[in-house]
Amino acid sequence: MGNNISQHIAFLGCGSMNGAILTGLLAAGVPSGQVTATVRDPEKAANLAKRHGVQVLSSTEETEANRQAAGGADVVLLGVKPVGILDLARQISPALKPGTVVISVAAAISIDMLEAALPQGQPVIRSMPNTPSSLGRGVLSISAGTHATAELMEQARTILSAAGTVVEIPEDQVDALSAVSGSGPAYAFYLAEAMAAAGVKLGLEEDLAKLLATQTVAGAGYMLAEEGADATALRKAVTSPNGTTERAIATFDEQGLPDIIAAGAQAAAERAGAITKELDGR
Ligand SMILES: NC(=O)C1=CN([C@@H]2O[C@H](COP(=O)(O)OP(=O)(O)OC[C@H]3O[C@@H](n4cnc5c(N)ncnc54)[C@H](OP(=O)(O)O)[C@@H]3O)[C@@H](O)[C@H]2O)C=CC1
Ligand SMILES: O=C(O)[C@@H]1CCC=N1
Repeated sequence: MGNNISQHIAFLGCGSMNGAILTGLLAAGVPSGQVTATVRDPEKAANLAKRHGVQVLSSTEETEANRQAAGGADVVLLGVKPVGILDLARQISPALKPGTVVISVAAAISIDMLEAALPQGQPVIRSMPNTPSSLGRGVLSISAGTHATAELMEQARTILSAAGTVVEIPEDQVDALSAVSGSGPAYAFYLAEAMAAAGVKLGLEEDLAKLLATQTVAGAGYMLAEEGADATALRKAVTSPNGTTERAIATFDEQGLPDIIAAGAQAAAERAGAITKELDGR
């Protein structure tokens, strides 16, 4: 699949998120020669290069590495923390080819903010991915900037599809999507942590409790990943009438767990809005 991708892709900033997309793309068959990455720390650059067999440049504001990688790319994925994204966009601006598509995966950085930091007319796409992209199991949104034509959106869809399911959404839905799928893997891991702690409370050894919780959440995830899977139907298949699971779910409902999850997601979306306000105009 990745062999259909002919563009040269630069990953500027290659930590948890861009690193996951890079891993997913390489696993899908994108040739390593078509990929360049940058990080700041030279040791991390060397380790990433060794692990993935791709060119990884160590970059600081004083070096040319980000500009060099961006200038040689057809598609640039900006993957530094939100606070550094606009400086990075400005840093690479002189080196970008006019047709190069700049995709930002940063939370809270709007298309307007990106376009203002980049050369006039540069195609921009805002994406909100998640870390299961490393396994080709991500969910990655795309939202078009002013100069991202339908053809360029299709190109982005093809590339990002190598890392998972791509959904196109209007930009005003990104914070909500991020609160579900962007942050969502952390919620699932948090559930696994809480289940392990519950097992310990019930008297299990910690290592065993962790194993049970981890494998159970992973196994349930695999079931959900099957074609046509439905979370409600799968839950009901575990829940015998008047049995043990029914008692657990009733307790979750009585104690307001769905509301707690909704409140957490709302807090995530609101935090994205607050970060946008903090960083806009910088
Ligand atoms: N983590 C996630 O699950 C998700 C994250 N995102 C977004 O992804 C972005 C990155 O987050 P995340 O991956 O978690 O962060 P990380 O800290 O894991 O990664 C950031 C990376 O950027 C590098 N970096 C920082 N400044 C520069 C620079 N000037 N030039 C080159 N590389 C640089 C860092 O290198 P070094 O380590 O050497 O300093 C590091 O590799 C954020 O904007 C976030 O909103 C979006 C969706 C999900
Ligand atoms: O926590 C964050 O800000 C990023 C965005 C979505 C997931 N991680």
